[in-house]
Amino acid sequence: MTTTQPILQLDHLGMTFPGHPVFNDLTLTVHQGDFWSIVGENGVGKTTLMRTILHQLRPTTGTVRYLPGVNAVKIGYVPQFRNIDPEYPLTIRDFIGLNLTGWKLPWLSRRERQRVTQILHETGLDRLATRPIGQASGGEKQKAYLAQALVEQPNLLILDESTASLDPVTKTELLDLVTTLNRDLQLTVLFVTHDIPLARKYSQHYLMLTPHGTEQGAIAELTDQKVWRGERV
Ligand SMILES: Nc1ncnc2c1ncn2[C@@H]1O[C@H](COP(=O)(O)OP(=O)(O)OP(=O)(O)O)[C@@H](O)[C@H]1O
Repeated sequence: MTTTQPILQLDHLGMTFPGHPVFNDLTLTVHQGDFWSIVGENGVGKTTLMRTILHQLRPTTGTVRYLPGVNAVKIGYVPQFRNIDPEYPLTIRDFIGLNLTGWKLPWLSRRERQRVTQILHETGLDRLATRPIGQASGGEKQKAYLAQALVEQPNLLILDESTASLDPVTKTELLDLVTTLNRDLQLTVLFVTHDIPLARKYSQHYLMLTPHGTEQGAIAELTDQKVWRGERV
């Protein structure tokens, strides 16, 4: 049973793009320290939902509320894999530091530099700190995005299929780190994924989007049969 306070409340949320309903009447309460997996077939609306939660999109109906107040919730967002121009001039260290300076480099305080060093270490990027980010591999870039999201010490982390391009060992390392932060610092996690075994291994709750509605519950209730039905009907 969850005993922590709610930090995110979706009430009767609906989103329709012109002529194209995506989700409807979605009500969800996320408590501090929860680890949710958001699952469902391609194009069902998972990223749209995350963008609505981030206030990048306005819902057609319903509300997104942060409790007890928007200022109390700091969100880290790790997007789906995005390539970076090989000529992009920043090193991995500088790229991670961007989130501390409001994207004005290179003026990091000593404390901020220490924080970047710490997160480089935690995400296993120490050795690559001075490599231009444009020359990093896909998985290394993805780790750098995670490090960038974590450097500000968010209390809500949104992972939008951010582990999809990683090899199994790196995937496990990064999700183990997120799990440690979830357990020790009550980091709340929304993990958008197509990887059901990974969802089962790491999260406590699931939200499944289907073309016909949404379903939520304890992760143990997310049976293969349910996934199959959700993705095929
Ligand atoms: N700005 C937009 N305008 C119109 N339609 C959009 C817009 N953004 C997304 N869509 C459509 O909304 C639907 C949901 O897209 P979304 O990216 O949220 O799906 P998803 O579940 O994240 O998919 P995937 O698993 O493939 O990443 C898709 O049909 C998409 O084409």
